[in-house]
Amino acid sequence: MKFAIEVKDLRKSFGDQKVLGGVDIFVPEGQIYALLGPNGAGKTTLINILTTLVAADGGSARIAGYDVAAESGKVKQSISLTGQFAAVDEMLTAEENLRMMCRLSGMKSAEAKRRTAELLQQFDLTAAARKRVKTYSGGMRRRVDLAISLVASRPVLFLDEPTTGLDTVSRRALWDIIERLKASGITIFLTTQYLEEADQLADRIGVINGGRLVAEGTAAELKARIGGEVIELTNEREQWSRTVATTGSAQDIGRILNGLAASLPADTQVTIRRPSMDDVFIALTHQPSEVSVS
Ligand SMILES: Nc1ncnc2c1ncn2[C@@H]1O[C@H](COP(=O)(O)OP(=O)(O)OP(=O)(O)O)[C@@H](O)[C@H]1O
Repeated sequence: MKFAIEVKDLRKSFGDQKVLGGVDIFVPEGQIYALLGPNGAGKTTLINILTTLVAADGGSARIAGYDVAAESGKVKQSISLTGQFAAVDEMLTAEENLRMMCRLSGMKSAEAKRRTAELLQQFDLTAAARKRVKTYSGGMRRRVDLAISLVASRPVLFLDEPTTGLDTVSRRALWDIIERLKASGITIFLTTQYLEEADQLADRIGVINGGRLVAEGTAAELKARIGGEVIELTNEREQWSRTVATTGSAQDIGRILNGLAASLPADTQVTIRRPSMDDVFIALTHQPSEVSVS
């Protein structure tokens, strides 16, 4: 199996604050990897190292086979990064922005026109192509950012929290685009605070907390890690809910419910369900409040 991203024992501190404490990640070509973690977990620092913007203190990373420290020029030619390299001029239209970026990247006029039309279509921007970017919604603006970063076709795409701050409809529209990019063969590394996003898009998910990968696997593997069914207790009158992990066996569920029965108000609702990504994240990081389930 060929890896587009290979990260080995990557370490980084800022002063005496350890931000990455030895991270290992391997992403096969053509897959989507989601790095999931709360604010301050080290996600952006990792992306910055992998995209050559920041130097690591120790360990190594290779992108498309090139070492980020020793071959940073080759790495830059192999990647797109959304948000950071994108230079959107709000006074110009999406079409003008894209045409300009195509010309700046060395395309002749006819090719720039063709590539611009292709990107406008790929990112569902054709209808608004001739409106100034400053009139766009957050979701459209994010799509322009993404389109600009993909002017030159590169094999590896980094997306740092691509849908943070977007409403549900715009988020889903961006997910469709990300899935289409994957279908075109691009390897995608994205960071997110949204469990649902990782669940929906990623082939593999790494959960990062305090600069360490606390778990890694497919969504199904991560869910399996916390065991069997979850008992969810909700009391709408008293406005609380809590979940209790079980092994999934009838004995275990029965024992837990028997133990709780005497102490619960009679109008408490009990549901037994498969664990969600949310349960997994809470179990792994003990930081439920910092991550949203969109
Ligand atoms: N250049 C820097 N100098 C000093 N500290 C930094 C620097 N960059 C990041 N940090 C610190 O490193 C920690 C991890 O930050 P990082 O931005 O990587 O986290 P994150 O997981 O991306 O969080 P967020 O979701 O908020 O972007 C934070 O405590 C941050 O304050």
